[in-house]
Amino acid sequence: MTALIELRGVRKTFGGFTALDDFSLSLREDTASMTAVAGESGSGKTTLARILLGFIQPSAGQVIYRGRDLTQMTRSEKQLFRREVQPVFQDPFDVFNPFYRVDHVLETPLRRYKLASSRREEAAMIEDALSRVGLRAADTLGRYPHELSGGQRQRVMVARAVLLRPRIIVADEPVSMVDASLRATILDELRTLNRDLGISIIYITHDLTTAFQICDNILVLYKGDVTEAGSVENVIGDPQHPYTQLLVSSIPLPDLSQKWGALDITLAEATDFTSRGCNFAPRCPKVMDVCRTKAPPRAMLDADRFARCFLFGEAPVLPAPDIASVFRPPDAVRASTIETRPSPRREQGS
Ligand SMILES: Nc1ncnc2c1ncn2[C@@H]1O[C@H](COP(=O)(O)OP(=O)(O)OP(=O)(O)O)[C@@H](O)[C@H]1O
Repeated sequence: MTALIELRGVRKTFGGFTALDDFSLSLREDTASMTAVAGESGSGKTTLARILLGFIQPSAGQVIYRGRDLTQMTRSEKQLFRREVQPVFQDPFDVFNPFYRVDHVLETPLRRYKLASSRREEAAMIEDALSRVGLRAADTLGRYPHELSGGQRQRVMVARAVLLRPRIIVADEPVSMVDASLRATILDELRTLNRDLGISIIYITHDLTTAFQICDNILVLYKGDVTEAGSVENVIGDPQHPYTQLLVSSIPLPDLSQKWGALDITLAEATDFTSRGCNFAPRCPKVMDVCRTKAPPRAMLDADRFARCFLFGEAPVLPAPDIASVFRPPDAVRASTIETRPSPRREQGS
């Protein structure tokens, strides 16, 4: 397997604080995947996104793109990386210059990377990118950012990313500022881009329901450490790590006849914890003495999932550091969209 991007043993510290630790992940060159990164606030999701995008450098470990370490790249290699790995941020308003029409945000990258040979081709490319995210050029171009809705602005940002023909989009909470009615549509468009244009998507979110609906695989972060990873069916549909169980039990249920929090996770009292032990030990309802003193193993619960926990002492340990070694290849058969995929809480029958 050739990796398109690879994080090897990445750690990021801010002062004495570790935001991401011992993190290894690869995305394949030959398959466009959709991977969710979930976890509560402060778990390290955005730190991971910024490292993937090359915005910040890891304190230890390497980021390798197309076989080249980011820190060793030539100018042209770096330019290719910048074009092929595109961000979509939470609040698109921050990215727009209020004094320019939205055309500017679409034309500038095309010109910077010399992707169009004429103004006519440039216009056609912009029109195509806008239509891929459900916008009509006639309704969008010529307007100022404040004249668009939040959902339209976010779609323009996705169109901008698409224009550059990226291989990877790192979408950090891309719909959290968008009206609920539009969220599903925008996420479905991301999934379509993944399928039709072969773009791998890293979807960073607090929201396990949408992660379940659009992604193939997921990794769950807690205090900078991956607690559980694997296919969304396993990790969200049948969570095994006490932290993932807590997250899944917190998904609000649309059906009022079902009880919220049916998994009955009672948090242990917070206590001091040693950095050598499990990060979740102070909150874990199933904490054991060993959890406070030793780092838990990455226990392989089945072929496509591991949980970093002492509860599964009998299970074999993940043989390689690469988290993606438990990821299920994106399945072309799973052609369902957000509207047709079920809710995760319903699937696990709670
Ligand atoms: N530049 C920085 N300086 C100091 N600490 C930082 C910096 N960036 C992030 N952190 C800390 O690292 C931890 C992880 O932050 P990060 O933004 O990655 O979390 P997150 O999971 O994305 O949270 P949220 O969902 O709230 O955005 C937090 O405790 C945060 O305070």
